[in-house]
Amino acid sequence: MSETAWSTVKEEGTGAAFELFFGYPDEKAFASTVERLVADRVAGRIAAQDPTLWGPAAEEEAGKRLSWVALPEASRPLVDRIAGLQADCRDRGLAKVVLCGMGGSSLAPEVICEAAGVELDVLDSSDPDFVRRSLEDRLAETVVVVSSKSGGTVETDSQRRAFEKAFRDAGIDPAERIVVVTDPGSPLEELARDAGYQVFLADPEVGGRYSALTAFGLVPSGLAGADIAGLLDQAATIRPALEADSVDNPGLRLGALLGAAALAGVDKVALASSGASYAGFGDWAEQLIAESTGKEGKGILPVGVEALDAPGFSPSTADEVLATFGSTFAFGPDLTPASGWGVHVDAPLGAQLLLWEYATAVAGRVIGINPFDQPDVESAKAAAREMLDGGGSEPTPVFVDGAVTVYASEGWLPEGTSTVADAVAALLERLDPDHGYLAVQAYLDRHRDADLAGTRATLARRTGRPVTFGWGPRFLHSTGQYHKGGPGTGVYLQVTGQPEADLAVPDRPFTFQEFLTAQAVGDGQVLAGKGRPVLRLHVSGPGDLAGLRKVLS
Ligand SMILES: O=P(O)(O)OC[C@H]1O[C@H](O)[C@H](O)[C@@H](O)[C@@H]1O
Repeated sequence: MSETAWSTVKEEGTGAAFELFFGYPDEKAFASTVERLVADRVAGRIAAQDPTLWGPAAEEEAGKRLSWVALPEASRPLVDRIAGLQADCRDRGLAKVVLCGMGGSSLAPEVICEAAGVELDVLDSSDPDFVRRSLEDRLAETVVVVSSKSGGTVETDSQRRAFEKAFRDAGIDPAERIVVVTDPGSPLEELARDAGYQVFLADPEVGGRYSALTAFGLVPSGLAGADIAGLLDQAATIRPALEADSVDNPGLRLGALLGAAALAGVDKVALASSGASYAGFGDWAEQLIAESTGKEGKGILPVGVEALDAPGFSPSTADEVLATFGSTFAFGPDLTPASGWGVHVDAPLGAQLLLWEYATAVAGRVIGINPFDQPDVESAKAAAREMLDGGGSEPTPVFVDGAVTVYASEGWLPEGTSTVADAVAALLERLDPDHGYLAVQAYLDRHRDADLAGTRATLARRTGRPVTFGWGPRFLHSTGQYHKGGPGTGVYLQVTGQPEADLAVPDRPFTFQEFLTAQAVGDGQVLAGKGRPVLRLHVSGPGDLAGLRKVLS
């Protein structure tokens, strides 16, 4: 256990007061990283959108990915337009807002609405039961935001098709109910214009995971009733501090801490709320950190945990930075990072969003990667497409144990294994005791099957290693990049199932369940192709999950 020394930076006053605490075992490594960043004028250069900060190979991409720095002001004109649309929806009795979108197109509005205490139905799934429930709940009073930067994400396209059909079947004109957020010139923009949908175009020079303060974050949140002008104010208030080439710059210090820790082998960051009104912030930060840093065999693995006393946080492992966000500084004798590295950020949500974006860009420079691309996400999409086109080979199960059919990648499951319990034990055996992590990936209905997420904590306690839990296909657009592009230290436990009823994707040659299964199999194949151990447990029906939960505890 390393001793932790703490330092703080804080700014009081109106608006976005913030206070950060930085903990490190080795003051020199941290301080010299901060000083070098100040000497290189990194903060001012990010603010000036200098694309050369991440090396020549990243320059082209960075050249069209830095407009997020100016969003607290640049997004102002959206506020009135969104307020107008919200008033119009209210007048028409449209009280329910559904958001169809994945990754950067849904994680920010989800946390913004959580913080504001307003309802937003985030449909970020291809699970047929999940989709159907969203379609069937208060359709008569529903407005749907379809968000996709590229305009080509298959989940979002399928969800849009399902809603268009549901509206038509109910005698409702989809043009009165669908609002589209996309980049200029995307195929979705063209489709939306032809269909007569209201369109919000976002700034194409902002990548998906940095787009919280663009139309992607603001349109669904504002429509649902969140105070988006206030959110922009919070971000605007912290902006000068983030742009200052100073050792007290909170974004520079946070990025330096994450980067210096990773270079010292502490390459995971466990994230927990500590008195935050936006506990789901970890899910947003997870995509930002994992997709930005997890590539070329490097990266920082975000590990979202349930609470400060959750296994993996208390106690923690020697390769984790402990990060808390919210109003309460909770570190002390009862909560100390085993690695010696910790950070606490107390700031309003709008300030948190911009702060972590800066910090992630800074950490990218420290660890030497391009924080703006996601080179390994496409491979899983291609494998899923191949499966759906009939070109991919159907996997053969290794064995069946009761309600569970078991599949495994080659080369690690001992011959003769015949029970789920033994297969899980064999997978956990493969965990490297110093750097390994387990990723549980559940391709199920994250509302109906929410209890399964409890296996994260039980498996973390059982293994004493960092364990992440992700819902498929949601995590594919978030931590999926890190799993495939980051260090090869993970083992993967996929859970798939049978839906209560499948659902056709209108005018496509596949159903939602076929698509969901292709996504799980495709991603598993890509991971296996990289030599990572993958175990897939396919459960016959939702009712059989309870049994599986026991085996996983
Ligand atoms: O907004 P879209 O173009 O539909 O993209 C949604 C998501 O797709 C991919 O998975 C990317 O890796 C993510 O960064 C992105 O947020």
